[in-house]
Amino acid sequence: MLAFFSTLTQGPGRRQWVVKCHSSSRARRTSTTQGRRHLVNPPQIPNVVAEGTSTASALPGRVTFEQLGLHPPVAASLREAFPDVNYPTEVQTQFIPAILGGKDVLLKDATGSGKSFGLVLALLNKPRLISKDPRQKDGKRKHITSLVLVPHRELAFQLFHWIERMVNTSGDNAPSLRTIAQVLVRDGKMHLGSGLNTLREETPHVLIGTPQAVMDLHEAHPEVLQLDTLSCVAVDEVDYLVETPGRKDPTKTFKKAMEKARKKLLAHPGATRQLLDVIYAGRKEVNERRRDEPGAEMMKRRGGQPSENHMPPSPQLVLSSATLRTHLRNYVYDESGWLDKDSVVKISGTGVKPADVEASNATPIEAANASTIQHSVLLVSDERVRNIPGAAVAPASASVSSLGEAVRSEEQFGETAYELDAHLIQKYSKTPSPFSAPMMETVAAAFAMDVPSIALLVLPSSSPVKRAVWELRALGVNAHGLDLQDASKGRSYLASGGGGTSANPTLLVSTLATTRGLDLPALSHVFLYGLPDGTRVNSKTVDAYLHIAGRVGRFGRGGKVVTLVEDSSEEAEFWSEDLEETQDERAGAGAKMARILKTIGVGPVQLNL
Ligand SMILES: Nc1ncnc2c1ncn2[C@@H]1O[C@H](COP(=O)(O)OP(=O)(O)OP(=O)(O)O)[C@@H](O)[C@H]1O
Repeated sequence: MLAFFSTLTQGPGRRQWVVKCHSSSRARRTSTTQGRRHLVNPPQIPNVVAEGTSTASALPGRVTFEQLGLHPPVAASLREAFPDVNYPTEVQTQFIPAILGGKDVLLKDATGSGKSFGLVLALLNKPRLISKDPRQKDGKRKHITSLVLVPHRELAFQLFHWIERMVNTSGDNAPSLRTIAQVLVRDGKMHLGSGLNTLREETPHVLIGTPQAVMDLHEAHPEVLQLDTLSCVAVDEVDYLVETPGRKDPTKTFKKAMEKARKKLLAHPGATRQLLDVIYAGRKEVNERRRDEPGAEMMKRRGGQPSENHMPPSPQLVLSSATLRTHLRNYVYDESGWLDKDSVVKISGTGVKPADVEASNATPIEAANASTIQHSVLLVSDERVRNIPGAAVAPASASVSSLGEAVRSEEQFGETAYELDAHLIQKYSKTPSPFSAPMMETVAAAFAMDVPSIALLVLPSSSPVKRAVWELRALGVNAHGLDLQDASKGRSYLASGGGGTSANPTLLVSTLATTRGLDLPALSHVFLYGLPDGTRVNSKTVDAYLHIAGRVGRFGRGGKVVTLVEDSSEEAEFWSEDLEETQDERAGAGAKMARILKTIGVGPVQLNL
């Protein structure tokens, strides 16, 4: 197992990191194969003077980031770049030390509890691995310390921009961002784009990528990635990236179907699974041997270990999501072979606490709105739009119009950032729309009447976003496709807390496939076009809804989630039936949405149009 002990001392004159390395079994292993390798300072995250910015001692009894093991320069940069982040959330106090201690971590907590943010902080803080390499100009070769796998490019850029903000706080002394973090995603369907060239020129401390892009690179240029020298692999939104069939339950009648689904998944593993199988091939072998070995469990209980079956040194593995279903946990723990079971820590948080919100600089409005998310379902037909039967009258306090006023709007959200090609417009005007006109009109109307500043429209996974933007603009909506790549302008500005203006509210458009994990603090509304992920209500659908709803109400803020579904002729008939009937093919989408809300324990609230 990886074991680093690093000591931080104050360098003369100015704050700097000095990391003393006492032992590393991984370093010992690599020393025999690839020249002597040693650990050096974590990358030069800026030296920010913390005086006046730190509130670390303001609230007695609260653990500080430094106490969790963050180096003071990193903590200082954090405070400078994110003045609202003063103290770790409860779940961060648990998982940051576990990650810094080199443990394998299975992490689950509510959306918006700071999992991805805390992960980034922990990874920035890890010591960097450098080996001797006479082929390099300075005789040293830096290695990628941590690989972070995320489901889509927008999330990759969101994590990257968080790091960028911290690096930028050091002004002229800023280290090269490329040595600290890089993004590797596919450009269109085919290419790795400029990411590959940048990666060849400079090795980052943290590489954030989508699984397919990383797999492509590993297959084409394994020497650039060097998977065998990683210290940590983190998979964010793991339940989205590692598909597992539901539980095998012999008492269930659909056992055969489950078994078939299982075999299919195992026969066609996604890119994440393939990558983890490559990286953890050694562990898989040992885990398999241990499983087969008679009496292995008893040996373990007695504190011994079968002589042949020592776990080989491998990077630590961190798996995280707001929704980790039992079948995924069982698969990862018992079947995948990726984990070092002797070192794994399971952390299950309980969401953002009022104390967390209090310790951040939430405005009074945000604090008052804490955790109040309103869920509405609109049934849309050619003739009318109505709220789902049984929806409660919205309480007067449920308005989130005040939330928009709390949003900083230092910069206008530019029109020019997302222009549509003339030839696309020509094409759209000649081809039938894949969207229902009444549904789009309802989105436009609800947006106009209820959104103070910024909302997100989530379309089904394979929907053409540009087409939706074009149609919405024709309805007078200031619509833009979500694109977090460009840090300085456009939509990514929203990710850093900037907002549209109440004079010209913005509707961002994304799909189910590009929404997981996104953090857009200024959002007040999410509109969901159609049922989330499929036509049946099951754990996947419910989880998909939870993740979409989780784009608002983050860190104690309020928000509204409005699902639009087509009104079906049978809808009324089904309302009088038991909700269990929603699994019936004839059940309307409204009844299915009611079931999803019931499953997550919330009641629908009317949205007045
Ligand atoms: N300790 C903290 N104090 C105040 N704000 C924080 C803290 N940690 C994270 N945040 C803020 O909370 C928001 C949510 O963070 P993050 O995206 O990491 O949540 P998450 O748990 O990964 O959510 P999801 O499950 O939806 O991906 C971000 O805006 C982040 O800046």
